[in-house]
Amino acid sequence: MPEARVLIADDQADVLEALRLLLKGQGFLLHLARSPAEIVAAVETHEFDALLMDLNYTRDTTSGREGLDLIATIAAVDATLPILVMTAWGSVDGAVEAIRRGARDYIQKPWDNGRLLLTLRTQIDLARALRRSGKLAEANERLAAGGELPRLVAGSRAMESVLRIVERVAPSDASVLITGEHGTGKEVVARWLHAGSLRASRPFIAVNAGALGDGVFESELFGHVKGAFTDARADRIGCFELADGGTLFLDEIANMPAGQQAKLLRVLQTGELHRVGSSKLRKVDVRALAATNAPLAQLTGSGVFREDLLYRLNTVEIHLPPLRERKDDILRLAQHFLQVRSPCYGGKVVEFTPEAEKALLGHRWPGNVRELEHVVERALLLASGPAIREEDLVLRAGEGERATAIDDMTLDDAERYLIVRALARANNNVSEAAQRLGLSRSALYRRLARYGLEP
Ligand SMILES: Nc1ncnc2c1ncn2[C@@H]1O[C@H](COP(=O)(O)OP(=O)(O)OP(=O)(O)O)[C@@H](O)[C@H]1O
Repeated sequence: MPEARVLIADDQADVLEALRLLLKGQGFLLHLARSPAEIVAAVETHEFDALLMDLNYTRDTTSGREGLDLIATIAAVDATLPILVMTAWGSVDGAVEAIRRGARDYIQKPWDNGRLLLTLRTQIDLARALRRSGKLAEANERLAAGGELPRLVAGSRAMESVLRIVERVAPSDASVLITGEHGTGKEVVARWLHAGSLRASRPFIAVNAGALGDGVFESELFGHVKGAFTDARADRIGCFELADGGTLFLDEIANMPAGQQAKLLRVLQTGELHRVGSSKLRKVDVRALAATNAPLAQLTGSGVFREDLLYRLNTVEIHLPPLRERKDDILRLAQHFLQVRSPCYGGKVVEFTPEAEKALLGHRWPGNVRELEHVVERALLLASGPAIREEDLVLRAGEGERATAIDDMTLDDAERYLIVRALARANNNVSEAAQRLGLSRSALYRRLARYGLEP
């Protein structure tokens, strides 16, 4: 492998020197930059295999804003240059934002030498391969421009590992099974996997594979030719062909009946399909991503889901934790939805009251991020001042939502939920709530303590 040219940038001389010493003996040709202007000048005049840069350049601030803005400038000069950002330990927000804007990975300071070298080498190898195939430019343009890529707000520890896996596996062609409860962001992650892949400039096609009746399954996925059946008045291209060269996202796969599973497996194995009513064999090149909110391992055990199909789909598995297990993200997400949606309601609502924030943090979120999104939207509609109040959130779910909520709950969740409800209906009178629940007062107190609740 030819020597890799690496541009390292930091305005702190000691950091730069430490990096220089570390990388010097490792087969890298180094070029140093001490300011944003020097970075841009270097990128404009030299070709590098990677840029390792600090995010903060104004001594007094730690927002990383200047570094963040720099990413777009660099991408405009050389969209194929892999950018690795260095962030202060714990400021994952900045790293997430940097990645959203097109950085390929991040390193936290103080860094671990081995890990830094590994990350750097991986990105250099990857970028070389990608540059050869000439596709990174397109992928990066999409990432930098944001395109249709939805925001992925993720600052909690629980999501940190998710982001890492997404970054690692996105550029590969591995099939990925994304698991998690409804509304946890499985489709968002699928879109990020696609956007970070060599296929980014090609289509991303999503299909709810678990909701197709036998009558339409084949036609939807594989297409049909005119006259194949009564309603087939014209040729139709199926999802597989639409996604050719790109990514096919198969949602809700656990709901597919056995016959459909067999047909899907065959096409995934061979990369070949027939449109319904045609004998012509067509080849497709599709990366499959699949999602489910059901425990597939159990379903294969009971024979409901084919093990060989699961094996095809889950080369890598990404599990999205429910929102209640990433409480750190609740306010971030709420703020994000507020910012995005407030302009549609006149833009006057800009924040949450402290009580509203407390209520958001205390809610169980059985509908996860989607539920939070809906709650914020509804609150925007109800809010009368510049801040969303607790009562605008209407967190006591309506009948329909309550039914699905119960369906998604564990026994503990349900018990906690019923206790909270009983207390609310009894105006926080413990004796009355206990009576409603068929418990003694002391039994109710024990449960309150167990769930960390206060009457
Ligand atoms: N981390 C996130 N940051 C910002 N928005 C998010 C995030 N996760 C989910 N969302 C938003 O929440 C909504 C639900 O997400 P998505 O459709 O990806 O969930 P899902 O797990 O695929 O749901 P289902 O299982 O019901 O299909 C979408 O509007 C999505 O944009």
